[in-house]
Amino acid sequence: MTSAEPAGAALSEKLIVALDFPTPAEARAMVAALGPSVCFYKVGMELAYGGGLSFAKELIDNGAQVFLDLKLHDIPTTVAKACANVARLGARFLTIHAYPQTMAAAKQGAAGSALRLLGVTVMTSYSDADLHEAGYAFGVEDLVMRRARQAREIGIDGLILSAEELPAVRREVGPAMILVTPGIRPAGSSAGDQKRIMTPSAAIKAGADYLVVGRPITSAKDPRAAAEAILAEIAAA
Ligand SMILES: O=C(O)c1cc(=O)[nH]c(=O)n1[C@@H]1O[C@H](COP(=O)(O)O)[C@@H](O)[C@H]1O
Repeated sequence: MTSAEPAGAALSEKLIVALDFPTPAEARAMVAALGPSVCFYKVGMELAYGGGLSFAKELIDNGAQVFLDLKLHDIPTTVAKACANVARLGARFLTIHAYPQTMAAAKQGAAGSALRLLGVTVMTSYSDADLHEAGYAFGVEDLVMRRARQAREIGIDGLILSAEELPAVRREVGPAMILVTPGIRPAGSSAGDQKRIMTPSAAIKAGADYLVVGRPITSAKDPRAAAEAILAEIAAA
């Protein structure tokens, strides 16, 4: 592990809002609408491919925490050099796919920087049947556990997984790894394309260090109220 996160993130930092927008202008408007209660943002592929890397730098310069969700996966040289370049931006987290070659290369590329690497185990939109269809011999639980073990052995900082796998993975990897869960749905909200979902409160109780939430906040009539309700749920849990 390059270094541990402080034990237990500050409560407000446990909520990472996914800025899944096509342009920085729309993402900037959402940040303004959310106000000061949200301090951690995820810039993913949609925004990154529309000018989001400069926008991520703008967020960082304004004092926000930024998670760059680029889900890197390529030959080792390319992954290592991409990670070294991303590390210079000053983001806190970067996702890579949790394949052993990719994780080892990413670790080498990010070495000596403050960037924390998160290995994506099995996407929260996947079920056992989806993995089978994609040619995997493992079901979700077995593949998540296998990748979690490999990430720990390689020394990756943390993992992206669904809240359903949290207790077993935490037992396997120990307390130091950063466990981040998307697929978060407040009670009554629609799952959309997510298949492995959990409420904010249940995910925190299951041991999540950070929750990634997009549409339940960004598509809400009042995004600030939606974010504050999730923060209250986190605090109560
Ligand atoms: O790496 C991620 O952040 C990620 C991994 C995963 O397994 N599932 C997943 O939903 N995500 C991301 O988390 C966010 C979830 O968004 P909502 O479903 O709108 O809450 C999206 O930005 C996804 O790209």
